Amino acid sequence: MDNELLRVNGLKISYAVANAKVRAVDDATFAIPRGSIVGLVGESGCGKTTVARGLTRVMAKAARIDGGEILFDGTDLLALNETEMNRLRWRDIAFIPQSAMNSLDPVYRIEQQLNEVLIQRGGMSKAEARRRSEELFEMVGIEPRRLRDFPHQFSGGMRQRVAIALALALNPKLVIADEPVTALDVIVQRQILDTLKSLQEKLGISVILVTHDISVVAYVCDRIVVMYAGRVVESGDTETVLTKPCHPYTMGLYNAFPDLQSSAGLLTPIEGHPPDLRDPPTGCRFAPRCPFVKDQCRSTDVALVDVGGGHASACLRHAEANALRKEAERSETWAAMA
Ligand SMILES: Nc1ncnc2c1ncn2[C@@H]1O[C@H](COP(=O)(O)OP(=O)(O)OP(=O)(O)O)[C@@H](O)[C@H]1O
Repeated sequence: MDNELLRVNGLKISYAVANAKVRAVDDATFAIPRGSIVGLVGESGCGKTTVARGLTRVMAKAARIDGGEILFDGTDLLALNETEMNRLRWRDIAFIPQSAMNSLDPVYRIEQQLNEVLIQRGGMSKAEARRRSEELFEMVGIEPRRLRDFPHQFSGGMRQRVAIALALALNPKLVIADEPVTALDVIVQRQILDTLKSLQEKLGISVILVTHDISVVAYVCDRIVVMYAGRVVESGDTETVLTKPCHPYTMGLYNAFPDLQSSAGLLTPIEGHPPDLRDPPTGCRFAPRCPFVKDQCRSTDVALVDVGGGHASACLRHAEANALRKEAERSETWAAMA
């Protein structure tokens, strides 16, 4: 569709580990509309980073894309050779890795790191790169005189701003930010998210925000894609998904995180752990932790289905979602699974 910048269809990514295969991403399907900020959310180990890196095709050595499509602006990225793919990185798709420290080299001044992208990849002259660097620093709210500083001279929040400036250097259409605010305190988190959101709107770009924290998605994202054990279990516009979740995992996740904007209420954890992806359970992968599980859930592979208005869920009981949601609001419902 025209208003989609990115469409991921049936993406499968695995890691080869000693004598086994970890299917970290299994049949993931979702879309990123143009000019939107989309949260990719789920517990640690559910495959978010693997998807995010898969989109750029910069992956760990042991990782392999086993199937699916990644349609970016109409082009299937999986059909491109490495040279073609490399041309797209930074210019069209920019990736901000998990810790801003990882994207910044501690031994080089920030100016040099920006120059590397602007001059070597962007073909700018030194003077043009200087002007663009100053402009980028102003955009992310840092005084341009600090361009000559080293990464360690910045606070965690400022380093994250530098990482955003670096990602925006060549005007990409899509920025993928992996846990951009995780290590920061709540006030700084909000400031960084506000900056990211206002730049996304001003520049009209799309952002994929990878996070384990559903309150970060609630605060800043237009749409949400919820992953569990390598699969997309729910997706849709943020307000609909968070006020009317159809998948019990989303219901549980929402109970488990404090609101970014108010002081923490009573939090209810989801008992248990995600499954071992070397040997995932048959049927719905959330079934072992789900308070609403039926026998059928353990044996039926549940597909993601549209439940209306672009809201999709992979729960056999989605038609009963209203009643399940009421149950899910009670902490006793989840405590019974302990
Ligand atoms: N380099 C690797 N080699 C083998 N397995 C890996 C590798 N990286 C990740 N995995 C496995 O793939 C699965 C998905 O991991 P991934 O890092 O994508 O999840 P995540 O949701 O991003 O979690 P986190 O927020 O902790 O990074 C996990 O089971 C993880 O152990």
